[in-house]
Amino acid sequence: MAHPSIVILTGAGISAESGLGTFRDEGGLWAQHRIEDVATPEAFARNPQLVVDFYNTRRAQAHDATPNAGHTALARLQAEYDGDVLLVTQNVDSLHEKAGSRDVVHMHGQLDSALCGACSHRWSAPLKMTVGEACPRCSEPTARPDIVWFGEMPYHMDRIEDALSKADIFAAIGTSGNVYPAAGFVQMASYVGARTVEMNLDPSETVALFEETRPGKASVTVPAWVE
Ligand SMILES: CC(C)NC(=O)[C@H](Cc1c[nH]c2ccccc12)NC(=O)[C@H](CCCC/N=C(/NCCC(=O)O)S[C@H]1O[C@H](COP(=O)(O)OP(=O)(O)OC[C@H]2O[C@@H](n3cnc4c(N)ncnc43)[C@H](O)[C@@H]2O)[C@@H](O)[C@H]1O)NC(=O)OCc1ccccc1
Repeated sequence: MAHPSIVILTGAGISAESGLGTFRDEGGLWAQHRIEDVATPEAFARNPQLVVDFYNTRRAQAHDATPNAGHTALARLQAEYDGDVLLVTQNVDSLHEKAGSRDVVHMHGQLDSALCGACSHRWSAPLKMTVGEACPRCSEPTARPDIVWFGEMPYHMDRIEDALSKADIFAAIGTSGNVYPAAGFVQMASYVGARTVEMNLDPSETVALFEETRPGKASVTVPAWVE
């Protein structure tokens, strides 16, 4: 019997125990900053310095952070499981990679990457990006954080939707289910008959759509689930 194919979606909750703030929890990122001021293309056009500073701060925090047992367990699952495992993350940090995961699908971009707004060239971002940084390919002063902002199309949607259409198991870890299209993945997986499990500290907005819930800290629930 072929091994069931697994699709995993992670959110800010899996990086919380590594010291990286989540978005919506007490004192989270969105409590300190208005999405409209730092995470939309309009915000970047209006006040690029504010946006670049916001992501420079997060890049520095992520740079100093280390993965926790939740990240490590998923890396081990990818390494040892004989079936297909697709690890999709909404997180822009590189803690999955630091834990040893390969081929992580960053649907909302990465802090470690810079993007040219003119020619879409990508290069590894310096720890501190500057406004008007020149693109190494077209030399236009149009560098921006390689992050998917609200109103922008997430990355790798074709690959994600293809994997969801073949999934036997869908697991969501540390995400509040507030932001789409990611929050809709559980419906897409259920639609093809996949088993669905949510591992979250608090029930998400979409908890009712999951067959199974394993409440608790990701550093505990994920290793137990991978076992
Ligand atoms: C606010 C919301 C209503 N708005 C949207 O969803 C919008 C608009 C929209 C589109 N479709 C819709 C349908 C209905 C309504 C609205 C929409 N979506 C978009 O704009 C998207 C783009 C959205 C991406 C925006 N960028 C991010 N991030 C990068 C930036 C950055 O990082 O700065 S979103 C950002 O917030 C999202 C939510 O965060 P979570 O990761 O879930 O974190 P949160 O803090 O909310 O929750 C943490 C959870 O962890 C738990 N937890 C805490 N500690 C632990 C712990 N220790 N262990 C376990 N769990 C834990 C907590 O209990 C909690 O549940 C993540 O995706 C994250 O990446 N683009 C788009 O739609 O383009 C067009 C399109 C799309 C498809 C096809 C055609 C056209």
